[in-house]
Amino acid sequence: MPPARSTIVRGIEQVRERRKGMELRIQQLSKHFKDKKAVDEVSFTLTAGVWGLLGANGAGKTTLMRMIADLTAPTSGAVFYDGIEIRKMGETYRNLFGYLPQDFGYSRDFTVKDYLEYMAALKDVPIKETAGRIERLLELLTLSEVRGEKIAKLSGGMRRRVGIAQAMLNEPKVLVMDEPTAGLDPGERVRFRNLISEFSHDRIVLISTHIVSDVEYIASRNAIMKAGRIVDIGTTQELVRQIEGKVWEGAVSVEDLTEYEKRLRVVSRRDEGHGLVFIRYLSEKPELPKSATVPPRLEDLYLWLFPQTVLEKEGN
Ligand SMILES: Nc1ncnc2c1ncn2[C@@H]1O[C@H](COP(=O)(O)OP(=O)(O)OP(=O)(O)O)[C@@H](O)[C@H]1O
Repeated sequence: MPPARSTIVRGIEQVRERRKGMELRIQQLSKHFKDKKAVDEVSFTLTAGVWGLLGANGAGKTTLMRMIADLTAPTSGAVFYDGIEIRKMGETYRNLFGYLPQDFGYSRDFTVKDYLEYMAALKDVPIKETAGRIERLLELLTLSEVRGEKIAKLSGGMRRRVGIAQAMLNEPKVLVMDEPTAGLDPGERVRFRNLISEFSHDRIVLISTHIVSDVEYIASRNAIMKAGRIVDIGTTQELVRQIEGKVWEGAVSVEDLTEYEKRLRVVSRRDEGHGLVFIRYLSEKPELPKSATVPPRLEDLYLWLFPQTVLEKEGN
């Protein structure tokens, strides 16, 4: 027997409800500081999932994120959440939004727990849910043991994790994080990635980072920013296609390494013992005898697009 019409209608409503708000449209967004175009006519649409925002220093990532957070007014253009301009949503947007700035503000006297309680109140988290959410986040971010410590006394990595916790307190539909992994050690990075992967189901998460491998593992899409503009957008596989056949690996002797590093765009090196070092480098053609092309990764593309960059690696 076919399902009753009322069941079908309810099903359609449920699907609509789930999808509602699952789109953040950035439309011709610009921000000028005097004659500096920090963000220059950026347009793209964020949908549910993790998005990586990659770009060299000064590319405009923070300025773009601050406009998405409704903290900086655009010079022109707008951001729409589910079709409504965020600047007109006020409190409603703030309640469904979470933001981790590069430096988050906190009073020096706050303990971790006091601060999170204070932030929960600011974000209108229902009182009866506050304690449970704080406990869960403290545990997920391995902060339980320092809950009574003053934030000012914590290490940089711990402080960053408190920042991540406050951004996630209101279980936001849109979570924007500016360099969330700065200062985290390799183990904390893995935990962060797992946490975000799980959290991003049915939510929009935008992460800017210099550590390309952090987003390579979890981002379903990446937007690459250069001089205020989005120059490329797509899945990692789509993005790296442009450098297929341009990433090589080959062996050099330890004595010649410095010379090759001066001459080639070396992405990474691996000591093989016996006086040999394997180098991974970018080039239109092979530059070493017995070089072979290898499948490109996101960090290869990053170095290709931003040659002046020294890649920051996990654990550095
Ligand atoms: N308040 C401001 N006044 C003047 N110029 C600014 C201001 N904020 C940013 N800029 C300039 O706009 C450009 C983009 O800066 P932004 O901080 O957005 O880049 P970014 O990609 O986040 O860099 P980083 O990775 O170093 O944080 C830079 O040239 C910066 O100097």
